[in-house]
Amino acid sequence: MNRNSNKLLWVEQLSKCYQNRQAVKDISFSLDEGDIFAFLGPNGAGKTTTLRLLLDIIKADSGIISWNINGKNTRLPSSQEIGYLPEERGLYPELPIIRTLVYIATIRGMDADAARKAAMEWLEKVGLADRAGEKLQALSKGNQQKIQFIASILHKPAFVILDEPFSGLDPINQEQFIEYIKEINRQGTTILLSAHQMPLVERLAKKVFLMNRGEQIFHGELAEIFKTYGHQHILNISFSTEVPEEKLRILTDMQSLVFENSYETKITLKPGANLGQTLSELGKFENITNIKSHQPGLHDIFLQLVKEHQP
Ligand SMILES: Nc1ncnc2c1ncn2[C@@H]1O[C@H](COP(=O)(O)OP(=O)(O)OP(=O)(O)O)[C@@H](O)[C@H]1O
Repeated sequence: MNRNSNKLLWVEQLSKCYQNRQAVKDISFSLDEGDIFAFLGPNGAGKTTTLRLLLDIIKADSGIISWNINGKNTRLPSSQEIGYLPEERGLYPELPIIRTLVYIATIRGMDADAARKAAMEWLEKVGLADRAGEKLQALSKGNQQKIQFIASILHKPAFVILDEPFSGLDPINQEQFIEYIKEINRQGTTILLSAHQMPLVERLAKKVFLMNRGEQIFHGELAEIFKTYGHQHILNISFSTEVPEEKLRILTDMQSLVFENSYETKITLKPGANLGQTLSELGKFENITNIKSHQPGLHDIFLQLVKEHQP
């Protein structure tokens, strides 16, 4: 891997086995300063394990993790330099919100007055300034998550790890979180996040790392993944009566077919397929009630790649 000066983190051939389960197998990736980098993978893929390895919460069996924060090579960044939103949320439920935020920021090197000011600005931004004196446990789950997010970034770390930042949030709060993440990135924080919500990741990340069963499936620019896998047409077809799968096999350019239910099917065409010819072949089916054609989003590409990498 080319270790040029913009690289903030390099990971080479990282592996971790729990008892007899290989949670992470030989993965390599790197982040540049300023990146928004997303870890994607189904449940159990090894995302959280990888994030914990990076933070030295658990030890790798093998591999290299190397950081270069603010021009300084280090094996592990200090708590001032890094922020972490863990998958299992948990601050101090009994303490007033503002006290918790100020306390956490000061142990990460911030002056108490500056921490209080920055905390109030963030609380204002997320619409919780009037609740600053309340106990954390008095807030809803989504609002508690906002506080935990603020706690992870208040000290303006150079690098932040957000494990599942969107989980448990309603669509409005998810949108707001996208804006918060973009904002801290604009202010200079490099971001590594793990998530399941592909449409959100598509709007946020510049680079993605796809993993499944501990293994690397794709690592690179989001634009590259669309260039490589995003050209195929996907047809969602509805029928008024049941159609046996064999009948649809007459479609010359069909690559794969998934029945969503007895009356609806999703057909992925081969790269470079002739859409007109496929539609004309579909003309033989008199029971079609609707056809929608679209090109794959990250969600579709992800499902396809995971399927291709099944053992
Ligand atoms: N402490 C542990 N002891 C034993 N096995 C573990 C432990 N933590 C994780 N695993 C296993 O390692 C694999 C990877 O888990 P991990 O939590 O890293 O996945 P993930 O991609 O973060 O999943 P999710 O999206 O569900 O959070 C899983 O098979 C999991 O059961």
